[in-house]
Amino acid sequence: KVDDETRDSLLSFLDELSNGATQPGFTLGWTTLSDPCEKQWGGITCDSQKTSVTGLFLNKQTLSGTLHVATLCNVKSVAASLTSLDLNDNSIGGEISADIQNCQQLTRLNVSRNRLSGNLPDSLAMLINLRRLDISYNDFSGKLPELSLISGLTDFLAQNNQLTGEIPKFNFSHFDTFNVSNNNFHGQIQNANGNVSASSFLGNPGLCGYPLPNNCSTTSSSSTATAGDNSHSRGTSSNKILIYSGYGILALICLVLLISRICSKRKKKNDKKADDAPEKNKVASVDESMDSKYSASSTDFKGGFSKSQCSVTFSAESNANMTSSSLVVLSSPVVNGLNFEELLKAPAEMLGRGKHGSLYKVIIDYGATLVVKRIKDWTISTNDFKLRMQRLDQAKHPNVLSALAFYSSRQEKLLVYEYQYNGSLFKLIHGNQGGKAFGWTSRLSCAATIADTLAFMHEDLQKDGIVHGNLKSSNILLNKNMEPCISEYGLMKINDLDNILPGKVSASSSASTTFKADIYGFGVILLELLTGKLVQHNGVDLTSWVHSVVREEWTAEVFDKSLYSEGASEERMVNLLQVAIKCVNRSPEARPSMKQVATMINTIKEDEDKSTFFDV
Ligand SMILES: Nc1ncnc2c1ncn2[C@@H]1O[C@H](COP(=O)(O)OP(=O)(O)OP(=O)(O)O)[C@@H](O)[C@H]1O
Repeated sequence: KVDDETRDSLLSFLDELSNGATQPGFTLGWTTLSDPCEKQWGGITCDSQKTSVTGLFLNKQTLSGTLHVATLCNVKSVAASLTSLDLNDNSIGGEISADIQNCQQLTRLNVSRNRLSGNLPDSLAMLINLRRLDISYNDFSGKLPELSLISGLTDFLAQNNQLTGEIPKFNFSHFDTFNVSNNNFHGQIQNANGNVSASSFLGNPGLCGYPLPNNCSTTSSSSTATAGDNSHSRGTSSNKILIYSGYGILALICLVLLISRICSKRKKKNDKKADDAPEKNKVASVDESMDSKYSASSTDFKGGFSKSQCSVTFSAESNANMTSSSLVVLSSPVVNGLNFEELLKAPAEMLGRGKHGSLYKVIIDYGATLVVKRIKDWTISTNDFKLRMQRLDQAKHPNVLSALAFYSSRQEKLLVYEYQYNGSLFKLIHGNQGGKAFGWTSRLSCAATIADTLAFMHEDLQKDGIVHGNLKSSNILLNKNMEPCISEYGLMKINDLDNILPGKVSASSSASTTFKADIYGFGVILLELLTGKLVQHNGVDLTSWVHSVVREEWTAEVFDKSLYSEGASEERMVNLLQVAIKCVNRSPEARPSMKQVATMINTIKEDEDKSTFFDV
C-alpha cells in the first residue's frame, strides 16, 4: 500500500492537469478511496512491493490544465521513487518550475506535444539520473540549462520550440537521439562529430559549424571587422560566404552521394544475403534493437535504433519493412494493428528475470498494457517455433492465457501477452494476507479449474508432444473474474525439464513421460494450496517435508492453519492431499494422467458442493 501523501499528491497533480475535470481520473480509475498500486490505477507503475509509485504515464489523455511539478516533486515519498514521467501529447499549459530538481530519481521525462512555455529552469540540469528528455513541440523559450552536466543523457529532443542562446557543449557520442531543430539557437555547434547529422540542427538561422553546411569563421570574421573596413570587408566576407557555402554545398552533395552509394551497396549485399538466408539480416538488426531496449536493468527505458547516422535510417527502414513478417500478431482485438516499432518504443518495466528469460510490462501508446516474455538461446528453429505457436493458438481454452503475438529469431524468442492486473496464484497464497482471504472452497475450485484446463490441453496436444513444462503457482494468473489462467504454456525448452523436475525426465524420455513433468508441477501447486507454504523455505523442500510429515502420520500438521480455522472439512483436505502425493511421486510412470487427476479432484469438489448445499 502506498502512503496517503503519495495518493493525495497524484490526485492533486491530475486535478491540476485536467483543470478540475473529473473525466480523466474517472477513466483511469483514480479515486480517493482506492490504493494506486493495489488497485492498479491506470497510467501508473509501482515497485514490486506495491508500496511506491515508479512511473506516471498520462500521455494522450486530452489533458488541458496546468503543469505543477511541485505537486509531485515536493512530496518526498513521490520524489524518492518516481523514475518516469510521461505527459506526451496533451494540451497541458504552464511551465516546468525549478521544483523539478526534487524529482531526483527521474530517468525519463517526456512533456512533448503540449502548450508548455517559459524558460526551462537551470535546475533541470541537476537531474543527474536523466537518460531521456523530450520537451519537443512546445513553446519553451530562453536558454537551455547546462544539460551537458547530465552524463547519462542518451536522448534529448527539443525540436519545434522558441529556444535561444548557444547549444551547450555536449558529448554527442553519448546520444542515441538528439534534435534541437526549428528553434532560435545561435553560435557555433561545438564538439559535433559523426554521431549527429545536420537535420538535428536545421531551422536555427543563427547556428553555424559542422554538421551544418555554413562555416562559422566567415560569420565571426565579418562581425569583428573594423568600421573603416566595413564596405571592403563586407564585400570580401560576402564573397567568402559565397565561396565557402559553395564548398559546403559541394561537400554536402558529395557526402550525400557517398552515403547513398554505400547504403545502396549494403542494401544490395543484404538483399543478396537475404535471398540466401531470408531470416538472418532481419534477425541481426531486430536483436540489436531488442538488446538496446530489453536487455537493460530493471525500470530501464530506452528506445531508438543504432547510433551511427547511416544505420539509423538503414536499420529503421529494415525494421519498418520487416515489421509485418517478423512480429506475428495472432488474432486478437487487444493488439489489432500492433507493430514491432510500437513495441520497441513503448516504455517497458522489468517484472522478472528467470533462468529461462526475462519478462517486461509494456504500455502501448493507445493504452493497452502488455507483457513481453523474452526467451534466449532456445535452439528451436524459427519454423518449428512458428508451428508450435500456431498449434498452441488453435488449442485455445478460456483458462489458458494465449499469446497475442510472437517474434522469433535464432538467438531469441519474444512472446506478447495481455497484462493480468489481478496477480498470480503465488501472490494469492503467499502474499501479504498469507492466503487468509483465500478460503477452502475457492482453493478447491481453483484446483479443479486448473486440473480441467490442463487435462484439456494435454489431450489436445498429446500428438504434438507440447507440454506446459514450467508449471508453478507464479505461472497461474488471475483474470478479470479472479479465475485461474495458465500462462506460458509450451514455452519451456524441452531439455530443461530434467533440470527442474525430479524423476529424471529427459529429452530422451517418451512423450507420455514428458507429460508427467506437468503432473509433478501441478502436484506441487496442490501442496501450496493445502499447506500455504512456499515450495522452498529455509532450505526445506515442500514435497520432501510433506512426505516426511505424512510418513510420521502427522497428516493434520500439514494443512494451512487458516483452513482449519474457517472449518474446512479435514476429510476432503486429506483426499486432496492424497491426489497431490500421487502427482509428486518420484517415478514419472507412477503419476496419474491429468485426466485422472481432474476426475479425482472433481469428485472431491462435488462432495464439497453437496455438503455446502445441505448445510444451507
Ligand atoms: N501476463 C502477465 N500479467 C501480469 N503478471 C504476469 C504476467 N506474466 C507473468 N507475470 C508475473 O510476472 C512475474 C515474473 O514472471 P516471470 O515469468 O519472469 O517469472 P517466473 O514465472 O517466476 O519465472 P519463469 O521465468 O521460470 O517463468 C511473476 O510474478 C508472474 O506471476
